Amino acid sequence: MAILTTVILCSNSPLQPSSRQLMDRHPDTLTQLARPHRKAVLVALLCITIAGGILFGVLNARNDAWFIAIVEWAMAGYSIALLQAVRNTRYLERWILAYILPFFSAMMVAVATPNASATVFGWVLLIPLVSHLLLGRRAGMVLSLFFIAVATLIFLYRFQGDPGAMDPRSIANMVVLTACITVFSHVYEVSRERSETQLLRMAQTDFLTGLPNRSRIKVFFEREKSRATREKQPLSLLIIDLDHFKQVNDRFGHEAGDRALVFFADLLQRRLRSTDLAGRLGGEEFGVILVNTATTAAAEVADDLRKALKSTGISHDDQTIHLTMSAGVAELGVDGDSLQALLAVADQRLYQAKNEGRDRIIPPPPELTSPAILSPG
Ligand SMILES: Nc1nc2c(ncn2[C@@H]2O[C@H](COP(=O)(O)OP(=O)(O)OP(=O)(O)O)[C@@H](O)[C@H]2O)c(=O)[nH]1
Repeated sequence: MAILTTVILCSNSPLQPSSRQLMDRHPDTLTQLARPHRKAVLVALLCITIAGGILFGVLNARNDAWFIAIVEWAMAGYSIALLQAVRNTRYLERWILAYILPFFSAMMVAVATPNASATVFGWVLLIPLVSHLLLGRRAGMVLSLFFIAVATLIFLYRFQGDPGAMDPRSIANMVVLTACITVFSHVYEVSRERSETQLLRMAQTDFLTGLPNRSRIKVFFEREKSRATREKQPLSLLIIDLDHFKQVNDRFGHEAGDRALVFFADLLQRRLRSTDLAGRLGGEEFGVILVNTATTAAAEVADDLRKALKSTGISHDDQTIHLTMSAGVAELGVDGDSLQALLAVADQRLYQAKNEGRDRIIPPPPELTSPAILSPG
């Protein structure tokens, strides 16, 4: 049972794919999205277990099946306590296991009881459904297969000499029914998870440019900040703003402005490393997180982007749009420890770049880091 619990808890723990994959399918975020729905299912199951435990306990007590009656009343009492615990918990997954493992174990005790009727095995059909709804597709499948295997062994042991119960048609009915419910529960969970992943991706992506938006930048920053702190590596942030963008809209039209924004987004994606992240903060303002990069190198990356943008014209109808950009640079630990602090400092430097004539990059002042003020050229 301990090994099974470990498998279930591990299947909920974060995976280790590349940073871009992490943005697409952040496991913690998916678990959080599933939480309200899992909590509702758990509360419903607890209420059913309380009512069912009391009722079946009374029925079994009337038939002198005191052992099963006591197990059922105990499950009802335990479920009342769990119902209180899950109301405001931050550890829903633990309470789900605290319910599901004793609940399924009690079910195994019930089917193994010598004088219990064969119809009690019908309850085993609940296992794949409840496991998938409460634990998701992977852990749900592991738990389902384990308890279905145990129930099968109990059935074979109890009814090995009973020709009625061992009739191939009865066995085939049970096997097909159990397989159907297991497969349907699994397919339902897989498609639910896919829809949530897609919704999550849409909610974290800028509609026009396809770049990550602020919310995805924040998730990426928190993850990379933990990594940078752990591995003692630098991390820098750029805020880039296109210069005089209003004039682009005014002169060439809003559609051309949109095309220019998409062009710049493509330029960012082409020129940055796959481990870095470029996102759109809003309007004509972009944020870039450069991993394992200190200020001086970050200012050089920004200046390469500045030169690349300046040297490329964007064709629109018969005309060419020329763009320049200004940027402010900030470094984790040097300018602040939170995304909010780094954005504020980088924004001040961007403002300085605009005031000093635009088309330039402003890194932190030399007393904070090595000198690297990069101006037009
Ligand atoms: N086409 C287009 N324009 C946008 C979009 N978002 C913001 N803008 C425009 O970007 C312009 C930003 O103008 P300002 O904030 O005055 O800045 P600016 O003209 O770039 O001047 P500086 O930043 O001071 O160099 C506004 O005209 C906005 O309408 C968008 O999604 N598409």
